[in-house]
Amino acid sequence: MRVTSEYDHSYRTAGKGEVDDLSKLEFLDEQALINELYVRYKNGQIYFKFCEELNLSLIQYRQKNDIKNREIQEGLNIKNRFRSSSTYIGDVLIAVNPFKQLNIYEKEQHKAYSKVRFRSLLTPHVFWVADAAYQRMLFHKATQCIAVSGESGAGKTESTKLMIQHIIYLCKSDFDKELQKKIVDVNTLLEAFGNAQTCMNSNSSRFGKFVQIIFSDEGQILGAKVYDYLLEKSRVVNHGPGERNYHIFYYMFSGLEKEELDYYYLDSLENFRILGTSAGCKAYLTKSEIKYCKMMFQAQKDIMKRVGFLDEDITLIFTILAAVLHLTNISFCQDEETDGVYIDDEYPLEVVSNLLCLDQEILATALISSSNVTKGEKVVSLKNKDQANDGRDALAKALYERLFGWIVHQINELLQPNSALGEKLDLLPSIGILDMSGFENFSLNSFEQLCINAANEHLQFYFNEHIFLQEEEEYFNEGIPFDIVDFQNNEDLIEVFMGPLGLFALLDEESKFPRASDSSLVEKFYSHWKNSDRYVRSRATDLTFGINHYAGRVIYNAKGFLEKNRDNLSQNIIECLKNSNIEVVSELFSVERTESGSISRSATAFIAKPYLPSRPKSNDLRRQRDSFLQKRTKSIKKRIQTLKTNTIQKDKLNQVTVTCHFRNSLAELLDKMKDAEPFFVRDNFKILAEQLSLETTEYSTKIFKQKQNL
Ligand SMILES: Nc1ncnc2c1ncn2[C@@H]1O[C@H](COP(=O)(O)OP(=O)(O)OP(=O)(O)O)[C@@H](O)[C@H]1O
Repeated sequence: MRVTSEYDHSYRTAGKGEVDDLSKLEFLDEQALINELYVRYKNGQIYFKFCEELNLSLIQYRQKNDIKNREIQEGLNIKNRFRSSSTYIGDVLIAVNPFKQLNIYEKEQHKAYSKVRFRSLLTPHVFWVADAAYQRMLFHKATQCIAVSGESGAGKTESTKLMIQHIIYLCKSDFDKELQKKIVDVNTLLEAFGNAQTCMNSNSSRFGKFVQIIFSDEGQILGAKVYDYLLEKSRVVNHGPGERNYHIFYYMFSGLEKEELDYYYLDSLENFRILGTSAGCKAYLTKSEIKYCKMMFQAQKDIMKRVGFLDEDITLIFTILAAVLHLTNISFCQDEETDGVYIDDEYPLEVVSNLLCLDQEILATALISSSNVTKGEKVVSLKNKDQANDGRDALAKALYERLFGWIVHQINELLQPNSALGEKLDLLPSIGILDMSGFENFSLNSFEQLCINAANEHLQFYFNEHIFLQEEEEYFNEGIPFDIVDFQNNEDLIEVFMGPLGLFALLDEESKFPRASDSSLVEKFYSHWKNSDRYVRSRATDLTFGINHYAGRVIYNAKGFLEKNRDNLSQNIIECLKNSNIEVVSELFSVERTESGSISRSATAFIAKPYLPSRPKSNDLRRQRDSFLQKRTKSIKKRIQTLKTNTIQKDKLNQVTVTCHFRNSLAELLDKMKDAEPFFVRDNFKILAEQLSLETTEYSTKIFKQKQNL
């Protein structure tokens, strides 16, 4: 189904609001559908019947295929039972975000959706998907996977949590109530560290998660494992206007007591670059936000304790978060004498060194210079201001990303099934639920959106493969006559992104050239993909380009692509962190990461228990502030004055890129899903009546775009 922006609202002849069932429309095209909806809205019928609107897709899909008409009726029968915000298309559940609490997730529904034998007797519901996966898992003793997809803000995370709750209900076991509660709780904890406010969703997941619940053959929960993917680490240092950094920072400022704030050298939120107005944030939280964040802070602490984190673990987490805040406050000044930079105000540097137990001089040197070993000789090069800023931000991102990985790792240690099961563990049945960051199209789309949207293309392809291609293959193999279903095959887009000459390969290649620029990258994209219908050359600036995604056209701005991809964490910074006197911090920078860049799944175990040596009190440090200001910088300047500036940083260009980790982690995820029996949940925005009344085509087009993508 397609709606173009050229839709003519004056054309109101096909749908006149005269049919009770949209399938009875004489002409079933977009204009007729919009007219019909418009008339219904005018008649005050639309709000409680918004599911019918979604069923338009269902009808059209089924009309094309004319396979199981009973299922169409199933979808349309909703109004007589629980008022629901979902429907089915074949085996796909379409859930509509109601944006308000509906009482359809109560005990009554948990009970009703247990061991469902005839789906048609009940209203479509996410609980049905959980129940079907659980029943099938018990019956087949095989791994099940529920892929939840949809645009950002469509309700994937909420659907995921509801399904986990229902699966736990279905176990009906007092076997390990504590464990069951922990599995529910860790979602809230991960949201605090991995979710943030964006323009599309105030609680947007900035990472993908695959939660695998592991069962005994009898269906009792034995444990769980969380796989984290593609945390948007760039958000730690930079984010769009009107957006925010990760929730946990705001929770900390609202929830920590005065003396605790002092312990982490924290004062006011506005004083930190990555949270203040300069980062495009509101500089303060409203009273109700403070109240909410305070409550959430306490909730996180309670969950961490319940899940099994030690007090020392919790202190370490806040210590690293505080270090990230102070680190990003370090600024650099151009030094005319050396062509390098010096640190403007050493207070944040001193604080970071104290918090992470680092040698301050070594840290300062690592921040303003980079060192390589060439032919057995150590070559130190001074960084210019941009390089120093990038290096500092790269460290802040690495600290946050590795902390996040460590938290996931700890969660997995605490939720893992009894290790006495040994090798049998891998053979146990499980249900995995995938909740990836949804498709994004902002006013400004950067490298992060390119990665998220490419991942969504893969999920869409996985969906197409199972729903259409495999079904066709089955019909073919069994000799059942069928018409080829016309669906939007996005296989070519997979090639555009991931092929040997795909955008990510080109980006990686360009990242290896020291003289390459974002502009030369876009030229490269163009020269390889100019003949593809999927690639759009934008004339706005030389840094923009467009991709015709399955979900619509997105215009990307390549500014910063190369830098973001190179992930400029120089070797001397890594060495400095490895020498931290806090063993866990040292391990965070020593453990071998997997090919997908993951710390949580690293084969090298974290063995150290957090131990934090005592450190100077915040007031003492502030008192000293004036005396050490500039003092140490001068000594560092002196030391490096004799060194030659060498702007080409070899270690930077040889490093594994973000793209490389991204591709590997996507491959890892798809591999995991490949062997599972899949279910699909498609989340969608709610169709608001007011929005339907818009005379502009914008919102209608958006709704139909979603339906088109169903
Ligand atoms: N079933 C539901 N009932 C009530 N409110 C809901 C429901 N699903 C979603 N919402 C509301 O919509 C908001 C966005 O939902 P959610 O965070 O699940 O979206 P998402 O698809 O996971 O987005 P993203 O891709 O940005 O992470 C929620 O914070 C909540 O306010």
